[in-house]
Amino acid sequence: MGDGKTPSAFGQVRRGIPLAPRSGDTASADGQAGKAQATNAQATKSGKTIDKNNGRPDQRGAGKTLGSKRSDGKSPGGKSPGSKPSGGNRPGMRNGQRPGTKPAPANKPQPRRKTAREVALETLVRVAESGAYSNLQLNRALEDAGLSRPDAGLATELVYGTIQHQRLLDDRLQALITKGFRKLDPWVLALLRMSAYQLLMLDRVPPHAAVNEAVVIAKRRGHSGISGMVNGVLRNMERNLAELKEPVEQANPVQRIGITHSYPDWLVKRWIAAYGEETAERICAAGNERPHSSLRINPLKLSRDKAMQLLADSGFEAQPSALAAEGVVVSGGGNLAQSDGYRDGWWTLQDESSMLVADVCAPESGMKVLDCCAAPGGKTTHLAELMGDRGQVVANDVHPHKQLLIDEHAARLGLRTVHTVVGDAGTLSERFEPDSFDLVLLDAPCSGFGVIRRKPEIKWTKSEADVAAIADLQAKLMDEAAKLVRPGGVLVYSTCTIEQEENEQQVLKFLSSNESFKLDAEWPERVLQPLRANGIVGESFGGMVQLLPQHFGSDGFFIARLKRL
Ligand SMILES: C[S@@+](CC[C@H](N)C(=O)[O-])C[C@H]1O[C@@H](n2cnc3c(N)ncnc32)[C@H](O)[C@@H]1O
Repeated sequence: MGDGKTPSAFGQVRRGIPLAPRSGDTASADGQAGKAQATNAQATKSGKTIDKNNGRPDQRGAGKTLGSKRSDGKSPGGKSPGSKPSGGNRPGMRNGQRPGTKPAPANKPQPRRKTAREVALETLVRVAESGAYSNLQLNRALEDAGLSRPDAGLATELVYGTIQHQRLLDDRLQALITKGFRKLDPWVLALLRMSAYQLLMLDRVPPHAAVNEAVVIAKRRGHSGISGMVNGVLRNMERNLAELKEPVEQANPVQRIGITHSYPDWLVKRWIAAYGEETAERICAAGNERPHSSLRINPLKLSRDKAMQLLADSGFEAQPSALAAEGVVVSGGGNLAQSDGYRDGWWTLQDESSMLVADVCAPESGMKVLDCCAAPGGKTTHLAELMGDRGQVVANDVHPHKQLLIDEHAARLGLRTVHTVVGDAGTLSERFEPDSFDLVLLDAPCSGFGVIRRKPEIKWTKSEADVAAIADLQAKLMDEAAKLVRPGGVLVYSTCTIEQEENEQQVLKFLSSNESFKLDAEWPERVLQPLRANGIVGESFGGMVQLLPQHFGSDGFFIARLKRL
């Protein structure tokens, strides 16, 4: 299979765990050291470690206690830096009692705590069945399950990795399941995908742990036929790992890229047409990377240097953003959303590309600014900060329930010039005086393909028709937003997608029917400098930029600045 030259998605050890703290990287091989021992005892006793296809016992598992050897070389129950003790009770607490809870009556059996893999599986099934966003669904599931930090890290890794690599995993599974793959129950399919992800792509999970845990889950959830099938397929995969990990062999570039990096053909085809084969493949690979954590400093409260010092003192690793002047890239240390600095309004969690939008707007103190699609308020608050909280920033969004998010955000940052309003941006000119704003930002609703690293499921839920429909809406909103820009004022249009129909083509179409606007290439030097240095804009810069996820490791974003003549 393959000539060795074709880029392969295999063998990439995922370095970290999105959402969960970095200390979660020390997750035990199976994520549940104590439970895995029980699991193994159960599995070997019931004979389920027998490879049904060959009819021979699994020698690797025999006589060993699964999960007794951790991928980090520590013994189970060993404490990783920054993690809470995984075992042992505090004084006065019963076995299994969680801090802050009443001891259970001695005779009442405690409900079994879910394992990391069970939490991941339930999340995957919910995302597939309800179309819910994986990040929201996972956060909820993690809160409910009360997993340890390492186990929360493993569950997070499994959810994101399985959705990100779904097409490749299906391709490999279908080589082993010749009939009925598409008719599998959603939970069985999700379990097989999640286990295949561990076998094929997670070097730190021993294959026998991945297989045995899957069989235990299948037994708990289904009848013996299902657990037998899961056992058979996964042991077959385990035996043929070397061959199954070989690069995808496909003459057709759309399918080769699509299967290797797990994207639908229609999307790969569009990106090849827009960017060429090589760049399209880089986009696809970058979309499967773990996103950076970054925050935007509130310059009204502290300097970036001071913030980095405070972050370092609290155990975070903080680096200045290469892209955004107020940005800091952060790793380690814990949950930034629960940091004192966040609560006290010193910083806001925001992607670096997203920070560029307000920088391109370059608002001045005292200006009258309109943010047409403002929730949850990331760019609104950035604009107010850049204006020194002097002037007026009107933050409009169509969803009433999101108004509070913007208000809370502004209050947390100590901003008094943000005024929130609710309404359709398609009716702006009915609600505001035409020609009345110095600056109008339209951060438009979009297909979101620039943020695929954070919401991988959109690869599978969005369609080409969705792109066309959202492009139509954007065109209407842009026409409406333009009516409110005063002569000599500025209109900034941005999206977090990389679809040209929603970006460059959208702007060119707008300009062709709005002669009073022209592209404005006079961007602040601090924005242009890193873009130039990295070859993203050149001598002929015309006032629009398309950031791709591989450029700075930040979200894919499009920004255009237009001036009303
Ligand atoms: C890309 S998000 C905006 C993100 C925001 N600018 C920020 O930085 O936090 C697009 C927003 O547009 C809003 N939206 C969608 N359709 C809209 C419409 N017709 N009028 C106004 N807002 C709309 C959505 O509620 C969503 O919050």
